Amino acid sequence: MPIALITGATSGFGRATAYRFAEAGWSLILTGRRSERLKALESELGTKVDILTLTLDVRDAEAVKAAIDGLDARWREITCLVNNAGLALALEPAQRVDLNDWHTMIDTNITGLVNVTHAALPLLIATGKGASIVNIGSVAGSYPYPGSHVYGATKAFVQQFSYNLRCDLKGSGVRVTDVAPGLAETEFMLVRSKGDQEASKALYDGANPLQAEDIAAQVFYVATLPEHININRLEIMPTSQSWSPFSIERE
Ligand SMILES: NC(=O)C1=CN([C@@H]2O[C@H](COP(=O)(O)OP(=O)(O)OC[C@H]3O[C@@H](n4cnc5c(N)ncnc54)[C@H](OP(=O)(O)O)[C@@H]3O)[C@@H](O)[C@H]2O)C=CC1
Ligand SMILES: O=CCS(=O)(=O)O
Repeated sequence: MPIALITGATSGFGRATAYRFAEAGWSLILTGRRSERLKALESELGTKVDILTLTLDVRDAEAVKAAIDGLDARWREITCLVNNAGLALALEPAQRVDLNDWHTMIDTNITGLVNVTHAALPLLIATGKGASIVNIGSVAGSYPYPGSHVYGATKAFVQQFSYNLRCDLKGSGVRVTDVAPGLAETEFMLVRSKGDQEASKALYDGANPLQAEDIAAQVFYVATLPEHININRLEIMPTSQSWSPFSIERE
């Protein structure tokens, strides 16, 4: 069975993606920082498919490299890397944000994604045709909105890094896709608001947002297309979400 390596599998898109791939019988390497959640996933899915869990902070380049380099032969033929671990922090305008929040987003969404990609690339290239990297970007990487500041900028990086990887991987058979969701109901807003359940509820209430399973289905679709097809970018919004007019400050 093919193997998928999914970062941030303990919640939201990553968790739903683990379920989607397991449904199709894939073997799974699941990572996240919360080991108790990884253990729970292992017992939920381990009866159906082979699971390897790695408790890992993607920001720690050495730990990421050691974990991936240390995979034994059974787990090295990775067919799909889903670079999903990430977060937004802060809802305030740029001028009021704690600098640590900006650093955490950059360290996770950019450095973390780059750490995992760098460590896994040799394995994906060895797998060759049919292999894929699915990077979870965001509509925030393409469209500005107040309070998006560094978060949106990290996701713009994800988009451009995905495109640039495609250039270098030409001829390797490894595909790269930037999957860019819009409003989706996960723990995302709970993390962004630093645990404010009310803020999280208020964002999703009545909006009919995307669900984690909607994105998992798209990730699975992208990764299981015939090997000659590469979707460069897939942008997905709930029907309820669209754009606002330009904002003009008048004298
Ligand atoms: N929900 C949304 O509206 C959208 C989300 N996205 C993106 O989707 C991705 C998944 O988010 P979503 O499922 O919504 O949010 P969740 O908060 O539900 O899940 C985030 C996942 O990322 C993991 N994670 C965060 N930081 C780290 C870290 N330093 N090292 C390892 N794992 C980490 C978390 O695991 P743990 O805490 O156990 O480490 C968790 O499993 C993110 O990249 C996010 O930016 C994109 C567009 C829309
Ligand atoms: O990445 C998350 C989607 S949004 O909240 O920025 O629209």
